[in-house]
Amino acid sequence: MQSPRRNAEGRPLGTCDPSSSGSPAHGGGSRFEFQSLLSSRVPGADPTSARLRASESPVHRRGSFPLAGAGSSQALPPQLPEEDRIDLNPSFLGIALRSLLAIDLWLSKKLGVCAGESSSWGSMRPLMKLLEISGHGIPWLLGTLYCLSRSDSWAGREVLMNLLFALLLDLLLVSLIKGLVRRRRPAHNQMDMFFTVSVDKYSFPSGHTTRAALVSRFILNHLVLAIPLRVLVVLWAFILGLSRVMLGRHNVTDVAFGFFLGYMQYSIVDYCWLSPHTAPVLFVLWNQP
Ligand SMILES: CC(C)=CCC/C(C)=C/COP(=O)(O)O
Repeated sequence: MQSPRRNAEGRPLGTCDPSSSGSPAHGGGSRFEFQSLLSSRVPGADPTSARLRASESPVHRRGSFPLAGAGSSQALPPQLPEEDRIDLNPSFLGIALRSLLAIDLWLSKKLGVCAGESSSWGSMRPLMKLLEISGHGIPWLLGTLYCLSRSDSWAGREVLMNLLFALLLDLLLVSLIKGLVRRRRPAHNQMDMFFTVSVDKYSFPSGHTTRAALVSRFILNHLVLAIPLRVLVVLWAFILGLSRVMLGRHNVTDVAFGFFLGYMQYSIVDYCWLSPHTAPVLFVLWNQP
């Protein structure tokens, strides 16, 4: 293992002087880089005044980007290499993401009006849970398998085979992303969902929403439906997504990304469309007595 890099006083970078105000866990060791950025970019700025400005900034006051050592008498170490300074610059993107996250949490809490029986729209909870079942993976998988077993036309079988592929792809991708991102469900959620697997303790992205977007796009492209029914399919997907936030199961961004992912998943399914020509083995196997 590499030994940690040290500052001019021999203290490892990323640790704090006890007199400083930043926490190493929050990047307390970044102060020198930030200060040298200020002093090198603001004309006429000296390190002391740069330190003062940093400690006065609203970012620092909120504590979301602590700049340890502000106001301490600690001597500045020699300038660090360029790449280190760029890494620790409080970027516009970082601040924008933090703000988006704060808005997301605030809005999701506001919209979580069916999160419990005692919530403001608590009486709507049973209806929302019914919608939840309409977008659950189990009924969709079982329903597709049942229809496949009953289908007696090649065209019908082809469409159903692809729907099955789409549902499985969706489960795989959502589990993978949930496992990677590991975002906790909102604190106000009651974990009383019908049949969940281990990754379903995570909320990003909403699996019900990806399925709703995927299935509705699939249906609109492969079933001949009257206009009112087509509108109903789109409404179902939209309300199902909204109901995830109202039930307190998800944050708004989980659902927004869910719509995007489900929409894109359909494009993948369409691109890899299974047919007796492209996947003859599958179709022959399915038709074995
Ligand atoms: C195990 C199977 C076949 C489906 C799980 C369905 C499920 C519980 C998904 C979680 O959805 P949200 O991410 O929208 O809460």
